[in-house]
Amino acid sequence: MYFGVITLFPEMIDAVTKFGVTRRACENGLIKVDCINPRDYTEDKFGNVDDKPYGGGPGMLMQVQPLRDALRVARSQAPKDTKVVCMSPQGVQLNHSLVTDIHSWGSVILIAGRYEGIDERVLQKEVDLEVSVGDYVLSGGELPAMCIIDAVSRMVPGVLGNIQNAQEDSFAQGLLHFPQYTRPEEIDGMRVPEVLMSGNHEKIRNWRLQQCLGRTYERRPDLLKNRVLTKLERKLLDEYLQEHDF
Ligand SMILES: NC(=O)c1ccc(N[C@@H]2CC[C@@H](O)C2)nc1
Repeated sequence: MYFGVITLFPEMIDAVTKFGVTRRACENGLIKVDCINPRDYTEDKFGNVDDKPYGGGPGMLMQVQPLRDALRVARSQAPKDTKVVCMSPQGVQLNHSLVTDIHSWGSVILIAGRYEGIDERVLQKEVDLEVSVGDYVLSGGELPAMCIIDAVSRMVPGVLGNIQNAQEDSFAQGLLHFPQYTRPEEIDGMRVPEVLMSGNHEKIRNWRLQQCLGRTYERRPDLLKNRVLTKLERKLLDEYLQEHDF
């Protein structure tokens, strides 16, 4: 998977290329992350990439020319016809389905803006999709871009210990994840649920599915709205709701 990142702060992207499973994925050649800095493509001798907004208003905007030329370089380094995504609060909400789509593209160029935003003509002419990681404003698009790099990289075969992790990821099943425990069996008066130490894999699988369903019902009922429950799932959820006095 190829990621091109247009950013004024390429060092920030070290957070995904120099740590954890994504670092190993870079070292193994499973993913490639290129940073292109618009400041390297400014035409004025002061290296300005921003200017005041027409029509007035607070702050500065990123100008077209440095972004356009940085994108040109990014496209030349990326596979042919790589799509361009701009990180923005005005974008479609990132979710498991969109992460899966971006993974299926095989490559993506991510624009991480700064200041108050970027000139609309860049969006008009260069951007295929605006994507938001949530309804809040950040100082730059780098953190949202790294969310995409991390989430998409986890779908690349070989990046995670075993592919099952990615499939088991909560949203892969459309449900929230079950609670997880590790040693010791008891600490501070809190015990691990007995079923998890029973060695009965069928019971453990059912308990985990029940927890996924119950927690999703309690915390994210919207995720259950369009889900047709199997007979077993319906039974497990009803049991959970009774046990939890719903
Ligand atoms: N919710 C989000 O995904 C998001 C994305 C970008 C962002 N801020 C950048 C800085 C200037 C403009 O390019 C947009 N804030 C929030």
